[in-house]
This record gives sequence, structure tokens and C-alpha cells, in this order.
Amino acid sequence: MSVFEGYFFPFTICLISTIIIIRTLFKSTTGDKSNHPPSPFSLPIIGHLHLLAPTPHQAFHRFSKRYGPVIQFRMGSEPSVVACSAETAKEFLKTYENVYSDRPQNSAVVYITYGSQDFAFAPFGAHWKGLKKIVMSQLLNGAQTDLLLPDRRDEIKRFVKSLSESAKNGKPVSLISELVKVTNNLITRTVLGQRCSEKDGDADDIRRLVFEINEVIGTFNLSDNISLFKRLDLQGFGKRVKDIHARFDVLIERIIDEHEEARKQGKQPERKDLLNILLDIQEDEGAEMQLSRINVKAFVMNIFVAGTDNSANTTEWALAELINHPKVLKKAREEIDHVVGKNRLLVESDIPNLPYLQAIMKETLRLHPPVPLIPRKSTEDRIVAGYDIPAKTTVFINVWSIGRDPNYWENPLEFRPERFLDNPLDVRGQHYEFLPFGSGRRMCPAISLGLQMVHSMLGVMIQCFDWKDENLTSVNMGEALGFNLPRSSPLICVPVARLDPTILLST
Ligand code: HEM
Repeated sequence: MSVFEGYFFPFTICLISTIIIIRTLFKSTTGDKSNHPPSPFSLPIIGHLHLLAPTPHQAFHRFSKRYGPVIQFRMGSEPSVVACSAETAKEFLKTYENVYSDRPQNSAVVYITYGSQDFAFAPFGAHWKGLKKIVMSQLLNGAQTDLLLPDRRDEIKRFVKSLSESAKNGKPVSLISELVKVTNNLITRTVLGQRCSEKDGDADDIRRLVFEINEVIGTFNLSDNISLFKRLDLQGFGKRVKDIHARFDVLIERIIDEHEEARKQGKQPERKDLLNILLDIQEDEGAEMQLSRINVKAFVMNIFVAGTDNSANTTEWALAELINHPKVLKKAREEIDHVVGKNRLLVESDIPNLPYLQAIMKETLRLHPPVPLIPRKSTEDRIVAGYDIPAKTTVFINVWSIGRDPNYWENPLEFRPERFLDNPLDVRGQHYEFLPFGSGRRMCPAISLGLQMVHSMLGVMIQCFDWKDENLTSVNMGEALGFNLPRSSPLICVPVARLDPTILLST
């Protein structure tokens, strides 16, 4: 044992106490009269980081019960504020929307998005507004989404076929792997007009990249938040981010080259995919919004990342809830059998006639929103909920906590889809007690597409299979740390076919 180790503990205590005393004295002598939101006791250097286990949204939720709906935290040296009630969410997202429409950016985000030249993390300014117009008028509008219906139908059939094969062989299925395949193939077809080949590894590469990008964006990087470590890459994070970015860039460059080559040869597809629409805009010198090749690459990356895991994770949570609530599963199946019958596969146009299926999805999004903390950043000083919130503060809207607020939800922890049956609450950001897709101008631009995907995937799983495994009496509902609310243990079950797949798949 070195001499230093023997003195380390008392030395640390002395150092911490000195810093606290100096901070307190400094505050009173400088006459800081600001009315900051309440904040739990923080440690020097790391701030509140030690309090955020097991997952930050759960920790914030716990603290809100003691400190109220707006709390201030320090992630290392970075100040942030968390809103845990519908009223305060409304103030941030509606009353002061213009001030809270930026997104916080860590070094991973900046690097991966080619320096914020994308859409999802771009500052709220002319560039973002131009892209938003393109997104809403050409890329994710109703007409474009309808054009892609045959692709979605084909992917859903492939999904049912794959599950049927596992059912035939009595093979356990990792639901999340199957669901990510479906959502990623759907997004790939939407963006590139075709599936990526499973054989040459492109499909796998995209799925791995999406997973890794979500992971680095959602992971806490000490160098970002603790000024002492700014120049050090203690977690090897910088190296990893550069590697992911380089692999994505090689892949997307090749895909764009192939698209450009096909365009040169006049091989325009029958139905334009998102990449062709973006390339049209890029080549049009008279276009209202000029897009660079980097903008195109960054935008495609956004759609891959935002479009894959959110829908897959939501559907996995929904099935886990249904396995734990057999009466709800039975009722959903009766509804589907009544509306769709047993001789054809559920299709998207059935969804408006399946209110109980829709209620199940809403209840899942209430308890398991795939973006539990909506990240925003302030551009100006403002008084919100009576507190001074300075410019450049990161604000998290704790959608997870708001969805469990007993002031709005009776028995909030109970999974009870019936609560949505005669309730006009929708998911489009107008009801601040229920914000699974966010709210305001920065709300998710793909709500319709996202809902079509999750309803179709869950609908066919209910219609075609039994999911209760004999070893599986109740599913663990723990959450793991991650950007999109992953489950702590993946749902693994053996599907049991309840209808004849050959009849269903021939329709
Ligand atoms: C169940 C499915 C989904 C859920 C629950 C969801 C939820 C969200 C949420 C909460 C936000 C942040 C909103 C805010 O700041 O107010 C968001 C943003 C976004 N989502 Fe989704 N999403 C889903 C599916 C999708 C899909 C399928 C796509 C693409 C095809 C997509 C693309 C985006 C994009 C591009 C943004 C950034 C918008 C901006 O910053 O202006 N999402 N989503």
C-alpha cells in the first residue's frame, strides 16, 4: 500500500468540505438572487451523476416526488433542468416553444451528424426549418407513406412467415431481433427503395450501426460533462465514435454512388424512395432549400436511427405486457377475430376498426415511451414555472414520469388499455400528460408511419400466434440503460401458431 493511499480518504473528505464551504460563501457574498429550481445535494466535479442510477428518468421521477415538478441537476459541470409534470411540460414545449426548440449536443452527436448538419439534432434555425418543410411536404407526408404500403405489407408477411417457421420447429425467438429486422427493413425500403441484402452483410451492417449510434448518443461521456476531463478520452469514446462514423460514411457513400449511377442510366424507380427525392433536391439549383451531400448523408442516418429502435422496442414492450395480462390479450384477439376473421392476415386498413388494439398501444406508450426523456436546450434566459432558467440549459421533459403521474392517471402503474377507450387523448402532442411523440414543432415527424408499423406488427403477432410459453408465467418488466428504453432482458418465447399460416400468407 502506498503512503498516498492511506491519506486518500481523509484528504478527499477535506477537499469536498472545503469546496462546499467556498461555494456557499461565494454564493452569499456575490449576492446571487436567482431563483433556481430545487436541487438535491451535489458533489464537486461530478455534480449529481452518482444519483442517476439505475436509469436517469427513474431517478428524476423519484426526486420529483420530493423536490417538485421542476428540478435542477448537474451532470458533471453541465447544468440541466428536468420537467416532471404536464403543466411544466406545457410551459417548456408550448408557452416558450421558441426558446426550447434546440437540442443539446454532446461530442458524439456532433461527430456522428457531420457537425449537426442533419435534421434531428440541427439547431432550431433556417437549416432545420428548410429540412422540416421537405420532410413534411415530400418525405413523410401521407401520400408518400401510402405509396410505401406494399413494401410494409411485404415485410409484415415475411415477419409472419419467419415466426411461423419458428413455431413449426418449436424454436425460441428473440422478439427484439425479429422486430428490429422488420422495422429496419421497412425503413431501408422507405429510404433506399429496396431491402439491403442479408447475404452480403449490408442489412446486418445497418442494424449494427443503428444500434451503436443509439448507444453512443445515449451514453454519458465524462469528457463532455466534466471540464477537468475535457481533453482526455478516458472511456475511449472519441475513438469509438470516429470508428462508427467512418463505417457509416463508407456505407452511405457507396449507396449514394449506386443511386447516382442508376439515375445516370435513366433507371429511375417506379416509386421514388427518400434518397431519390433528396438527390432530386440536391441536384435542383433552383430548389428553395439547397442540400449538400453531407446534409443528405446526415438526414438518411437520422431516419435509419430514429425509425428503427423506437418502433421495435415499443412493440416488444407491448407483447411483454400482453403476456403478463392474458385477459387483455384475449380481448384483443377477440376483437381482431371479429373484425378481420381467421382467413386473412390483418392489414393496415383494419387498424381504424380495432379500437382495443389502438388502446393497447397507447397504454404501452404511456408506461414505456421509447423516448423517456425528451431532450431540448434553451436559447435565452426565461422564467419557467416561477424559476430562473438561464440560456444554454439542457432541459429534459420526463415523459416517462408524466405518464405515471397519479394526478392524471388513476392507478397509474396498472396496465389497463380500457382507460383509453372512451378517452379523446391522442398521441399528437396536444395533451401534455401524454407525450410519447413529443410536442410542438420538434415533435416526431413520423407519427403516422410509426403507429402503422407498431400496430401492424403487434396486430399480426396477436392474430397468428399464442405466446404463452409453459416456462413463462410472468415476464420481467425491468428497464435497461439506453436511449430508447430497452428492456433489461430481451423477450424470448416460442410462438405457437393458432391459425393456418399458408392460408393467411396467401391473402
Ligand atoms: C413508436 C415510434 C416512435 C416514437 C414513439 C417516436 C418518438 C419521438 C420523440 C419523442 C421525438 C422527440 C420529439 C420532441 O422533441 O418533441 C422524436 C423525434 C424524431 N423522430 Fe420519432 N418516434 C417514433 C418513430 C419514428 C420513425 C419511424 C421515424 C422515421 C421514419 C422517426 C423520426 C424522427 C425524427 C427525424 C425526429 C427528430 C425531429 C426533430 O428534431 O425535428 N420517428 N420521435
